[in-house]
Amino acid sequence: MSYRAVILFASLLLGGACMVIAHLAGDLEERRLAADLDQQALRLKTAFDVLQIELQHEMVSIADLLASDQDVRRLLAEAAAAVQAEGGGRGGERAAQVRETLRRRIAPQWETLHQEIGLQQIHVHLAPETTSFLRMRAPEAFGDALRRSRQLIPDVQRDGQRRSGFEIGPSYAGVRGVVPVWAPGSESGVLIGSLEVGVSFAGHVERLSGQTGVGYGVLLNQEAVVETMLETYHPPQVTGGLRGDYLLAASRPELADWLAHSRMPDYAGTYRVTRLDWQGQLFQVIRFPLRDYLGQLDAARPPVGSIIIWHNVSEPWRKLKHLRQQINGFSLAGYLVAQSLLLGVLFLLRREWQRQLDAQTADLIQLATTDALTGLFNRRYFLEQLTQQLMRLSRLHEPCALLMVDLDFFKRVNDTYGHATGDRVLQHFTAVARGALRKIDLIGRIGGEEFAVLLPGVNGQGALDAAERLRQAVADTVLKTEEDAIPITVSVGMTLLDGADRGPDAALQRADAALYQAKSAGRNRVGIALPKQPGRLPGA
Ligand SMILES: Nc1nc2c(ncn2[C@@H]2O[C@H](COP(=O)(O)OP(=O)(O)OP(=O)(O)O)[C@@H](O)[C@H]2O)c(=O)[nH]1
Repeated sequence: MSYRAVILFASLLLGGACMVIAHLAGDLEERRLAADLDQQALRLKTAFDVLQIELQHEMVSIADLLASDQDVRRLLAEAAAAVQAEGGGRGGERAAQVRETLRRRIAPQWETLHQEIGLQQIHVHLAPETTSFLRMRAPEAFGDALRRSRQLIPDVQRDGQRRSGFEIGPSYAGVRGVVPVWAPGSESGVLIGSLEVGVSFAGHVERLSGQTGVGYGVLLNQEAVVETMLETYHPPQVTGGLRGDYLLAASRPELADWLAHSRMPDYAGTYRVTRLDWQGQLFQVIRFPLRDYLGQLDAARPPVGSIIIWHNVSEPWRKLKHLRQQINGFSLAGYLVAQSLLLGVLFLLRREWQRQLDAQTADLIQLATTDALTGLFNRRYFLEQLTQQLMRLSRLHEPCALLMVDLDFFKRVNDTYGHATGDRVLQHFTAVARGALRKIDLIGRIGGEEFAVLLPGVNGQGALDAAERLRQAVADTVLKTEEDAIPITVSVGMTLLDGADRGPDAALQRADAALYQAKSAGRNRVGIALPKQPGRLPGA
């Protein structure tokens, strides 16, 4: 894989990792907020449930207070007797007189409770037929049997136990408390009727809304309303269709707007928490079923309506959005820092790899071009250089001399002192030759004890001088070993490169011939073999 591909891959990996981390962190925050809001939703629902229980208790207490009044009990006993004497049902004249007396007797309490706590009704019924005897809210409506529509009343009249719950009645839907009314002097003995007080949710959801700062509303199902309530008393219908809703109470105006604009989230009759975008604000909407008295006794009965609680959650969601942006910003900054570090590390690694590669290449070149014993160029490399020099000569006419150098009687050295000393002699010669020649001169070991030297830019006498200088330098030194001081001499064959030379062999042969001359002439001397061309004489 190329370096660029590695960087691209690593960057993509890093970028991907940063994006995933940012996404996960944002999701985690969102889940946290959603969990907080769910908890809050449950607390708000509980507050409503507690309100309903409190109202139920309150209604039973008020009903108890009224039903324990001796006048009320006496009048109801009279009413029961009158109605019975006058044929039951609505009763007659006597019953009407008792009704009026009873109404006047209860009127002060009714006025006060109606105004102070929003009491909707005080309702007195006769046993055992559950006949309505007096409705304080509508004194003109009486005589109807309540057994069918109002289950609380027959239940209380059946066993004399106090009961409470939400019920939809002909004239209002509310939380009611029903208590038995016993005949005077027959405590828990003869039950003559029952007394009910009830209150609507309206004022109470407003009170609760004021305490908690959230909106509360109560919706009634169309079926439940149409089946039980007199049309005059229907609450406003806010949605159409067969299963339309009637708005019984709402502490804030938004609910009616949402219903009117069909913006309410889907609701399948169970506890549900949803969010609703409305006029640039985000609301959390909690909705759960409203069960009436019978529904509380029997969970299989359909709810009669639903409770809606809502509150504005724009601020926490705005904060979450802001937090997500911050997380993305941090993640981008982290990515850039990590990317820079990665690039830096990769750059350093690459530099180190390159350095090692260069060193290995240099080692390989060294191995391929030099002789291990002397460190001089080997035969192959020297011949390459000689070939190039010939080309340069033919192109640029740059002169060049070639020396062939051979150690004299080297076999004798080997034979006398051993091969290792022979090796040292070869190294010794190398050092002396390097000292005697110029830096640009190229020395190669082309055979066992045979060396060649290229002298670029040198012609005629210069070459001869260099050869002589080399020969003399070798002759002037001895190799000191533990056993002896070994004198060394060399014979040198000198030639000049010639533009007419086809390859290195011709020059080498001339140099060899010159060397042979030197050997033949007694060694430790320089032989010369010039190209056979005019103007190529030594010193020319
Ligand atoms: N120690 C050592 N000896 C080598 C090496 N390469 C070649 N030789 C020896 O060099 C000697 C060359 O001997 P000859 O060719 O007879 O030449 P000479 O003895 O120098 O005689 P002349 O060249 O005629 O003066 C042989 O004994 C080789 O074994 C080497 O790398 N190390």
